[in-house]
Amino acid sequence: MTSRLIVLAAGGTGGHLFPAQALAEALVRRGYAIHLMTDERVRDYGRAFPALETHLVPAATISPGKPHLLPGQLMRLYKGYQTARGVLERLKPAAVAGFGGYPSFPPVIAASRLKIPSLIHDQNAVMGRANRVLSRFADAVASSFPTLGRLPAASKDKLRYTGNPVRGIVLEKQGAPFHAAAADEPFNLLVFGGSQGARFFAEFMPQVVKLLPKAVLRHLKIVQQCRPEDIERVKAAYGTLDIAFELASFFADMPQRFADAQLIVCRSGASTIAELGVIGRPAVMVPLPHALDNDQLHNAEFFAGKGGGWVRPQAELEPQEFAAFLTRLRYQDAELAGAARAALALGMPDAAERLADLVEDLAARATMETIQK
Ligand SMILES: CC(=O)N[C@H]1[C@@H](OP(=O)(O)OP(=O)(O)OC[C@H]2O[C@@H](n3ccc(=O)[nH]c3=O)[C@H](O)[C@@H]2O)O[C@H](CO)[C@@H](O)[C@@H]1O
Repeated sequence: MTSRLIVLAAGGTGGHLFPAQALAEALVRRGYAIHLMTDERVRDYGRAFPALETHLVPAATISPGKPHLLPGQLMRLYKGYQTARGVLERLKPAAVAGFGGYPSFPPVIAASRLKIPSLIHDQNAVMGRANRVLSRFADAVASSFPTLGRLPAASKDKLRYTGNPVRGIVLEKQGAPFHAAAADEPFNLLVFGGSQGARFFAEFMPQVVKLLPKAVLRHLKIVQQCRPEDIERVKAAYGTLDIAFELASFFADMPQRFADAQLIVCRSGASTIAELGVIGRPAVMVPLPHALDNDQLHNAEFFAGKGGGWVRPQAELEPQEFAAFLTRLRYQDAELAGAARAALALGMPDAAERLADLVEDLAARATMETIQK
């Protein structure tokens, strides 16, 4: 009889934890108990995670440019391996699923050593460093996009396209009807970075908004996520303009904010892209620059390439030009509605179920092999 316990392992930011949470929700519905292995940031982003227990695993991000830090980082990862191995030996889960980030490293390696079936899920269009290494140890590699860049050749046969799972609160807004605002109707602009916010928007957007024509400002409502240290500054800047606005460092009801928006200006982290698709909203994406694998640029190019929005690299942005761009879009109801439709066509609302199927297949296959031995 297969154990009804699954261990999920993920780095502690929203980008890794939210897809893991979505899989956990699907597996709990199928009668499994979930244990989570992650890091301290789970306190911020893991509050709604349906885990029976959360295990903090020592881990370290390997920084290739700083070789002097390597011995300490490897020591920490080894400690993480010992912790993860101890927990897995005790729990004997049916399978382990890793979602990337270095905290998923020790549990997936330990699972492979203990011959517990494992899979890794990559959220981005190009594979992250931790997952590239782990792909050699895991039994399956699940991808969020139809193709997965930088997947090691040796792991190509393990690839399964599942999509990037989104949480239940996102599915509740799946395909929410898009209302293109006429010139005299309220226009909701949502601006946000990733799970941790983006300082760039706090600096750039107030400069843009003050250049917008009065006719646009009159009907504009901006909902903007700002890092805690930026909120007062942005509030003061918007306060001098006659516009409706709402600022917060984290909107817990983000799916509702998506549904209300006519246009979204955002980074292009993987969950952001997945949610834009499931809810179906047009976005102007400003990928996080200087990322090691440039994952956000690839995510955004895929989404924009299918008509869901526009990619605007941060280095090329200039307030006057961006204000003119937003002003033009503001009145292009048909273009915005078309982009909303194209976005929706990219959504994978059943990604969590597909991934849950894969977990169950792996677990069942391992049980069959044990019985046959
Ligand atoms: C800086 C960084 O390392 N970013 C990476 C991180 O993104 P990051 O952790 O920023 O995550 P994503 O963009 O993938 O997701 C952001 C999530 O936060 C939610 N949200 C955001 C703001 C808010 O106020 N409320 C709220 O709920 C969004 O709805 C979404 O679910 O992991 C992603 C997945 O590996 C990568 O693609 C990103 O490159």
